[in-house]
Amino acid sequence: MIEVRGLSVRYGRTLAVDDLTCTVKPGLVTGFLGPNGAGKSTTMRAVLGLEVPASGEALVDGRPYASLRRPMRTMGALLDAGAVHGGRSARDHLGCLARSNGIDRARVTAVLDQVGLTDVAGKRIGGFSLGMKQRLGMAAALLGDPAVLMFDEPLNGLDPEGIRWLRGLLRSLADEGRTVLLSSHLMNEMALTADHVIVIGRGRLIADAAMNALAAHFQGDVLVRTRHPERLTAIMRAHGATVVTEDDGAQPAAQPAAQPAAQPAAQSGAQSGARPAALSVHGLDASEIGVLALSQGIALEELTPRAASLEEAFMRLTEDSTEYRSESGTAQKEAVR
Ligand SMILES: Nc1ncnc2c1ncn2[C@@H]1O[C@H](COP(=O)(O)OP(=O)(O)OP(=O)(O)O)[C@@H](O)[C@H]1O
Repeated sequence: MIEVRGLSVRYGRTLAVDDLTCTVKPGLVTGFLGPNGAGKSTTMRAVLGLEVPASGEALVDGRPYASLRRPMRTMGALLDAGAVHGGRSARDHLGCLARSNGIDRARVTAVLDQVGLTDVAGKRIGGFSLGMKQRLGMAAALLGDPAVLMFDEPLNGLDPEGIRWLRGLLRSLADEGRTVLLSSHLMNEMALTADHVIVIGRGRLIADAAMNALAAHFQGDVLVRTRHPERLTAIMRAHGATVVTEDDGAQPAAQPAAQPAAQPAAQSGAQSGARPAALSVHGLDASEIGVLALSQGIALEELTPRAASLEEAFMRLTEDSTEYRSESGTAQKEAVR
């Protein structure tokens, strides 16, 4: 388990982590999300004792990382895949780590196999791609067979096969009861990988929730297709819905005042020959829309609940806390707090 309690980390005038409290539990893959500069890497560095907090603390299995007697056996971490000696082979690199941490050399062979680097174990790391270096970093983190694992942006540099492989590895590690924390910018990938998410912005906690709960909280809309968009829009709005016409080539829905709700279809602008109009509806669920349409004798040609993607949920959660945002096509850094 990783516990972060009231953690604040300051770089000069920049408060990189601001009174952050969260717990990363065993048996789950936990995604650590946040826009650029949110403080994810700084938090991870603080967990490893590489930053001195201005206040608060970060504990690994109840103790500061620096006080662990055999740290690699308690927690494995990958912060920067490039921070390796390029002149060594993968096997030598892991061998040195194993020797200096009192870890059985047999683990080197085991973790090389686990990350799929056995065939290139004798090659110089300097010739490795970023994806191969990520795998080597994973191997180093796994070397001590630790119960807690933490990876900063491990998906960077992995191809689709590598991403699928990593997803499987993280799942199996969590299923073994380990604590698994990973940061990533790839929100929709995180939706496939993580059971739980911790979202931060400007160093502060924004959300700490099960992935399912986050998706449910940010409910999507319902897509409705009908040849009677005006009447249906009017009745749905009268029941509190927000209705937007989707621009997919069909005619737009008119304002609700344009047609009395109960007019027969023949007199109410029914688009009998045209393609059905597509309406995006918030505020009513699919069954409520179906009942309303039936009560008005309106035929529906499609009624599809659409879940909000994690990407959309993330954008909505963090829209007030992005450090970098695009203005007039230029990425600008906002004033330091
Ligand atoms: N060594 C440093 N010196 C000064 N400021 C720093 C330093 N490291 C990070 N910062 C600042 O601290 C804040 C948090 O940065 P951090 O790298 O932790 O964010 P992040 O969420 O990991 O971002 P990214 O996803 O872009 O890596 C940012 O404002 C960053 O500019």
